[in-house]
Amino acid sequence: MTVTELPAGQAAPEVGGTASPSAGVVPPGVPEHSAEIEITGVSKDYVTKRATTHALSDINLSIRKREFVSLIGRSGCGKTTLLRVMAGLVSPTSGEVRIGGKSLWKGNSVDSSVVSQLGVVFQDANLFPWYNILDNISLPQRLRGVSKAERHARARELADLVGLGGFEKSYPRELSGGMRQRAAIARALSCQPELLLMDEPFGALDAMTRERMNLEIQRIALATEATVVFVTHDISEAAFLGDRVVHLTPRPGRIQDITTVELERPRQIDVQTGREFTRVVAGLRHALDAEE
Ligand SMILES: Nc1ncnc2c1ncn2[C@@H]1O[C@H](COP(=O)(O)OP(=O)(O)OP(=O)(O)O)[C@@H](O)[C@H]1O
Repeated sequence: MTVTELPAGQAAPEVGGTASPSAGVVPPGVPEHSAEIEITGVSKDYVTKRATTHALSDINLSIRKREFVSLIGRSGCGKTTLLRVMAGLVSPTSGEVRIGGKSLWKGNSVDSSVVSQLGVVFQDANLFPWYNILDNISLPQRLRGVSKAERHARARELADLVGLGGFEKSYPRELSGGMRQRAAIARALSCQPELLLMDEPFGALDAMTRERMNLEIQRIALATEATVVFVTHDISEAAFLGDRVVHLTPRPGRIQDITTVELERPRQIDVQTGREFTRVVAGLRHALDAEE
């Protein structure tokens, strides 16, 4: 596999996406090889009457517990497909996804005990308009038969965690886009997932709200100790949030390079004017431009 050359000083790309455990930022106290997610040889073909699309080809990626991994790449490179394969929503044509040491896919069906460790957030908050925020946040627990008192207590904690304290009785139509997205994040966290999968969750928000949400999601990830995989089109967002940034290239979707972001947490917005951030963003931009 060809790997984009990155400017001098840029973290070495991990050839073929075989992410070596030592290449990323390991949070303090986490053993280097405690991999939360192991993706091995994953390919995905979408077959329709008209055509077969090779959406993913031979994806190999190892993600550690509590790591924050950003996925970037041009439109159609397979980011959403990869996230959906990890979420148990799209079955891979070949390869394996292991989460917490257990295989997610058994042929075309998923292991529900593995799926129960996951929380998923999409670009659209997808809240139920006829439920208030408390009921929306606690819906996954309701579906699992958790008592009303218990699930509402947990939903109140989560509403506070995502900055929606005081809005528990509001309905989605009464909230701003950023607030609705916070509610969607709280709902994804309601079953205490070890792994949070986010597909352009802030894509529909204005620039200032998005910046604030970036700080929020970092805070929430640190507070909940969740492992996060975050799809975005935005290079700066990917670099600000990620311990590593995985760059996919299209047709078929492959890992082109992986960049480590050597910035301590919690990161403040002003890291974006610093040397490490500028280096990472310039390297990613160069890699994306080299695709043309
Ligand atoms: N259900 C489907 N059936 C057929 N082809 C599909 C399907 N879903 C995605 N594809 C194709 O697979 C490829 C990867 O799509 P995917 O949505 O994963 O890319 P992406 O990187 O997330 O794109 P974007 O950034 O535009 O959201 C594209 O060529 C797309 O047309």
